[in-house]
Amino acid sequence: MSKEKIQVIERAGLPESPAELFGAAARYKGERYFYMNKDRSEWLMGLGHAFVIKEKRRSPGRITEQYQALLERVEGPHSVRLFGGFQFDDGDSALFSDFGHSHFVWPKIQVICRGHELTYTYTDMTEEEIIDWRQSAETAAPNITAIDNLDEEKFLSNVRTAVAAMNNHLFDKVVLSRQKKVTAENEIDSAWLLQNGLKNHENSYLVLIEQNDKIFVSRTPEQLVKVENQVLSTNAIAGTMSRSVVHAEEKLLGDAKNLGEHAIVVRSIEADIDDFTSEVKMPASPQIMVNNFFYHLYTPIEARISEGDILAVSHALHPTPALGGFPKEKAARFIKEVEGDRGFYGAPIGYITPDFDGEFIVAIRSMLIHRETAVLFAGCGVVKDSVPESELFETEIKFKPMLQLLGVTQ
Ligand SMILES: C=C(O[C@@H]1C=C(C(=O)O)C=C[C@H]1O)C(=O)O
Repeated sequence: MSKEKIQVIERAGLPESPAELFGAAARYKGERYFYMNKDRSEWLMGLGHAFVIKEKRRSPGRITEQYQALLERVEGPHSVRLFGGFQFDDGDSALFSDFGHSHFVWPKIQVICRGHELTYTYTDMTEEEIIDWRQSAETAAPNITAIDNLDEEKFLSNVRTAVAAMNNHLFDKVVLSRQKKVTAENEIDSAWLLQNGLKNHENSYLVLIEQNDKIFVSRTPEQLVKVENQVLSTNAIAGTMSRSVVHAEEKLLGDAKNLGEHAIVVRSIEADIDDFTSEVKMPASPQIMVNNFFYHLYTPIEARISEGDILAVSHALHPTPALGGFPKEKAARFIKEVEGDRGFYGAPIGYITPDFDGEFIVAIRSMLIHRETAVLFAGCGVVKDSVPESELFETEIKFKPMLQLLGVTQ
């Protein structure tokens, strides 16, 4: 990387609708991202690529080195974050070939909104470019013509194979997934998706990344980890019941299979953060997290971070047994064998501040869009007493957040 200084200009702005702002940045199409937290108290937008830091493998060490080199070139204090993620595994998923396995962006224009306070940051832009980047843009809803299950039978047979392996004590839990393909008549427009997503108050993050003509979207309720002012927060989310079940909350809180799946995740997270933290606090038993379509078992975890930074901790945690399984390596091997590579599905995606604080989410309830088609991902935890048809039903509901985002009402 060259050693030339980078000029950064920060200005306060007036409150604006993020979907309109995103749409008005049509000239940066293919180079935009959006990230909003669960309670909507903060959102982050990137428009245009000033620098892309991309590696062929998952490598937090290489990202740290290159990010530090970039930060040394910036004059004066600033609030530009590095945004991106690491693919789920080191395999080459064809769907995600436009993205690096470590894939991070430093934007030309960053917009951060906290409460009602908006800050615009421009990197290496002239005053004329700063005044002139907006244009009016049309958005249109996708006209969906087909929804196809790509691998229902394969999923059922993978669950059966996993259950047999667990009955032979090969591992304790594995998370298996399947895909749906949605086809539209017209190109699926990310500005429209954002507009539609913001209309609907889901207790989840909303994340969207464009890269060339691909768009990755996630509406996940699951935080992998956040580090801010020496406080680390994370959570276990595992154990699911459809809201259509009568007395679902009560049943879920008393269901041995779901409680067992959940306990595996909590224990694994505790062990993974142990080297980095002290004063770990969490409730003794799981709570209920409410989403639009389901209830989840949920354990919030907080600790003081005494070693490492956001990149080191997220690397140690990923994949938690909420997305991989337990023991981690055995489950990962099984997933690779029966499913192949996941790309950004279930992957850590988020931001790193110039102080190496940050937040990563677990990119579930997600899809990869290429022009008129979207491939949707959904998975669920499988343990030795799993019933394949029930797991199929659970994944069917987990497609709903993405179907809803695409405007499908069923
Ligand atoms: C794997 C997914 O969800 C994960 C699995 C869950 C479960 O098995 O109960 C619950 C939440 C997530 O941790 C997904 O939505 O694709």
